[in-house]
Parts: sequence; structure tokens; C-alpha cells
Amino acid sequence: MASGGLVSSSSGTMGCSLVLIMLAVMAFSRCIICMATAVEERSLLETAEFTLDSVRQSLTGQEDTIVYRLIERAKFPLNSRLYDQKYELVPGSPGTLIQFLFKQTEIVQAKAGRYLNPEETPFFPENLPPSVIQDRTYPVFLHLPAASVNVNNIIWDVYFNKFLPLLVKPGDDGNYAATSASDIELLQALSRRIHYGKFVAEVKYREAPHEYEPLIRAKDRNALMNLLTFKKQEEMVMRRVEKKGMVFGQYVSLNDTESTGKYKIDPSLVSQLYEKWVMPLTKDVEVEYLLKRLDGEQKQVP
Ligand SMILES: O=C(O)C(=O)C[C@]1(C(=O)O)C=C[C@@H](O)C=C1
Repeated sequence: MASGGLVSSSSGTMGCSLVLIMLAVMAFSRCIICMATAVEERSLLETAEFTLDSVRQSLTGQEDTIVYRLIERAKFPLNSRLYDQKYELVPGSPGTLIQFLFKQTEIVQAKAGRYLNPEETPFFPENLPPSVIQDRTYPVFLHLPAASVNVNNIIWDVYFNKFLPLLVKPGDDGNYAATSASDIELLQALSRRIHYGKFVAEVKYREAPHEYEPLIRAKDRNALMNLLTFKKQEEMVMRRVEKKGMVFGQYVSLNDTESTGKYKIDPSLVSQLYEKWVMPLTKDVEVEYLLKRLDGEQKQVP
């Protein structure tokens, strides 16, 4: 390093200390923000307290993440070149740029242990590397033969072909890296929420096995769907996510009297997302999970 470097002069040392203090302050404030959201978002796997109330509380916390991530993605236009097979943006790599970036992200995150967590489901599960982190174990709550349910291919299709064009403006600003990072985080949050249906289903099954077992044995999808559906709960979820779209998506002004009445995303789009895709797919996961819930178990002799 040249003689004017930070470490070799006293002013440099001061500068270095200042940078360290600033970093410490930034880390502390991030920590406070994380703690605030962590109360709601905390994984139930930390406490192993699974009840219908507690899993619903987790779903409520996950709504916040989804709404924030919708707002973030809506800052960019569609940037369709990311998703279009005909643009060879990565020479020598078939597929779209978003597929390439998503796979690379999952490879890195798998090494950090993301998919050891039963709340996480990969979009590209083939050939993921093992975790380099060995010291993290999770309590086993799900029935293992049923825990592999994965509807990420449907979530992918719905997100890119139906939902995204409603959320963002048309156009291309060339910000492909930031846009794809935003897509990946949003898709991961949606996937986590939808696959949480496995936990909901397990709780419901444990609370009333005598009601579920005959339907599972009869492979009666419709009856299972009816049994696990709570229309009033769904209506409440839709109203709440729309309100979150309004509250989190406000434009904040220092002038209290100034209200534009505009939001960063259309709040009704959030409830539409939940009504048309998030809740139906969560219920599909619940049914698929339940259909496998007795696999590997001995049939009870009455
Ligand atoms: O809360 C439940 O009981 C769930 O199964 C979750 C959920 C949802 O996706 O929000 C799905 C189905 C029910 O009809 C109500 C809500």
C-alpha cells in the first residue's frame, strides 16, 4: 500500500477508526431492524411450537416480507430480456439469464445450508452441492415421505407468465442484475409461504387424524380440499394483505397534510395475488402433502 494508506499515518488511523465506528453503527442499526422483524418472522423451527395459531402467525409475518419484496420488484420495469430464451445473454449457457442466475444463487445458498431448513424448497433441486455448514440441525416436524412436495415449477410459471406483467411497468432499463436479484428474493418468499402449506397440513392432520385418514386412504382430493378450507380465514388474509400494500406502499412526506393517495404498488393487486395464486397453491401443497401423509406408516388394525 502507498505511504498515504490508512494504516500508515495517524490521520489514516483516525480515518480507519471512523470507518470502523460507522460500520459498527450500521451493523447495530441493521441488527435492531432485524430483531424487530424477527419477532414476527421467527421460524417456528426455533421453538417447535406448532399449532394452527402459530403456523398462521408465521404466515402473517411472511406477508410482510412478500409485500416489501413486491414493492422492491416494482421499482424496475419488466426487463423482459432476462426471461427471453432467444437472447443468449450468457454465451455457452442454454436457457434464460434468470434461470442461470437463479441456479447460481441456489448453488451458493445450498453451500450455506439454506436447503437443510425444511421451510425452504429449491427451484432447481438437481445437483445442488451439500452444505459446508455442519453444525445446524432442525427438529423433525414434517412426515418425511411427504416433505418432498415441490410446486416451484408452477410458482415459476405463474409468476413470470401471469403475475409479473401485472405488477411492473413495461420497458427495459438494462438493470438486469438488480432486477433478477429482486425476482429471486420475491420468488423465494412466495415459495416459502406456499410450501408452508406442509406445516399447516401436518398441524391439521395431527389435530384430527380420524377425519383426515379415511379421505387420505380413499385418495379423495376434493374432500380433503373441503376439509382443510376455511373461507373466513382466507377473506381475512386478503383484507390484511391489501391493507399491508397500502401501509407499506405509502409515499412518506414530512408534510403531514400532504397525501397523494397513491401507492408504490396497487394494494388490490396484493389481495389478487393471494386470492388467485398464493392461497390456492398453499392449499394444493396441503392436499399433496396429506395424500402422502400415511406413506411408510403401518395401517392401524381397528
Ligand atoms: O390458515 C389455514 O388454515 C390455511 O390452511 C392457510 C390458508 C392460506 O393459504 O392462507 C389456506 C387455506 C385455508 O382455507 C385458509 C388459509
